[in-house]
Amino acid sequence: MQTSYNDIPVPSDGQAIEYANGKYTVPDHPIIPFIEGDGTGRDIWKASQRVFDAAVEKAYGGKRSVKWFEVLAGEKSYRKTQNWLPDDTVKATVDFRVSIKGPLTTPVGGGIRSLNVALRQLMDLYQCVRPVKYYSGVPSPVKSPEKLDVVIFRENTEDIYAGIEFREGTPEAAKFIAFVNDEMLKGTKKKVRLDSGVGVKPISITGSKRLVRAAIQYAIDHQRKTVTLVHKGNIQKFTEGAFREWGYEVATQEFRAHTVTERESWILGNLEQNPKLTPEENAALVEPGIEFASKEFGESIVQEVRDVVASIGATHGNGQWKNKILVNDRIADSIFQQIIIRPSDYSVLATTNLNGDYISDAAAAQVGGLGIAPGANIGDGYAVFEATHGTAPKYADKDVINPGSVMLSGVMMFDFLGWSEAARLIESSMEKTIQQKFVTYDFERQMQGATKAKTSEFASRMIENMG
Ligand SMILES: NC(=O)C1=CN([C@@H]2O[C@H](COP(=O)(O)OP(=O)(O)OC[C@H]3O[C@@H](n4cnc5c(N)ncnc54)[C@H](OP(=O)(O)O)[C@@H]3O)[C@@H](O)[C@H]2O)C=CC1
Ligand SMILES: O=C(O)CCC(=O)C(=O)O
Ligand SMILES: [Mg+2]
Repeated sequence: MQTSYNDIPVPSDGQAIEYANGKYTVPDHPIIPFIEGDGTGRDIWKASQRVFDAAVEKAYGGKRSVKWFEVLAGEKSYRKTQNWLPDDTVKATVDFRVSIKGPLTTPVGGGIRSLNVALRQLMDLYQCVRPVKYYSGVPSPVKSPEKLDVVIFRENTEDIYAGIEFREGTPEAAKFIAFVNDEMLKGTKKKVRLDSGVGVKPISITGSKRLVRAAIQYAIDHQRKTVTLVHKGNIQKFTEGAFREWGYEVATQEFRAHTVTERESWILGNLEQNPKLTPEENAALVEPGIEFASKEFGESIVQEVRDVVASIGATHGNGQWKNKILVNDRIADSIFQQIIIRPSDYSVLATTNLNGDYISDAAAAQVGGLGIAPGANIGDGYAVFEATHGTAPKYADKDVINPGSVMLSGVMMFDFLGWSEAARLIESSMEKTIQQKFVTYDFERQMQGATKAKTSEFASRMIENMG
């Protein structure tokens, strides 16, 4: 362990969090690195840190405290070190294991690639975990926002975020396109236009399975009823479709005692309704229109029915499947309308990286917006907590932005550390402040009779509301 990182000395009065055999050991005065973030990150971090310290002090009366340790990334880092993401910053987040960050800017088109994505990949933080639930008093564009309570598990290291892209007009793009057209697509009518930019979308067994494994384990640990695999597998069969297949493999091979797939539930449910149903009749109920399909397809469905009854009839039949976690899947476009129209049907969503990015912002909107959308990037032995939103640059340094998302990311962090008393204090004081209609501009513009609070004022009222 170094004594300083980026020439900033490590706090001498704290200790590092340790990790061994799948367990974290958290000292009473842990050193927690933080990245302030670009744009609105500065205002948000100042407000959040005050609230975190007040909650910890209130909960533990000095017995516990966080020793915050600033590490540099983004614009602040570039100004000081001419480096957007110094090695020391990555080293510190690795050495101290648990950290929290504000948003960092990524230019569209040219310029640097995402520092946020880089950190996730460098530390192999393969789960992006984003809980979306309603806090009472928050204004929402839907009628019953409280019906949505989902935790999004987004794969966080691959997909189009791998950054394997070639700009149109470059020799690399020309070489890539020539290889695809002349070798891979030889003899077909498909061709990539020569004036294309091109990218690669890797989706691996490793990346997909470990993400789905984490999502199902979360559902087991938190008594959640469903895990939905979200994908665009009808169009991208060998990437998104494969994610779905591998997800079901994890559910049925690694968590057999805990899970039932949607199709298995239909087969077992049909049999319970009519115990005399033949496998052929059951197959026709599971796959409507089967009589018009090929003979081989029909036989494969009948075989599926037989296999399900033979393999899990005893353990999951006679209604036992109703007590298992239902693993189903939805196509990505469909899930956007499903969470609005049937929010209570969904509980845990496991998804590829890009779908997860989209659905995170959309789901957040349903319970009040990006001002209240927390998250965590989690790997084996490492965690970096961060909000779903970005730097919202037009509000930078105006002391107006909603700090709720970083504060709730802090709630996730304190729960992760086992400091649940501090976590509950932050959550309840935020809810109380919102119920008092003392809110930042984003909520105020959607509420009747609310007072518009500055970022710093919102934090101060939260601290007062801790009692
Ligand atoms: N993890 C990260 O660090 C992330 C970084 N980014 C980066 O952030 C930069 C800006 O991205 P942009 O597309 O503008 O997306 P942002 O998420 O930064 O902002 C989009 C809009 O969302 C609303 N919003 C965002 N944060 C808050 C908040 N805390 N409180 C209230 N409302 C909020 C604002 O809406 P309104 O104008 O209606 O008030 C804002 O204009 C880009 O460089 C992007 O790459 C983006 C996402 C994640
Ligand atoms: O890294 C970025 O700039 C954007 C990332 C993002 O939108 C996200 O992780 O949700
Ligand atoms: Mg995003």
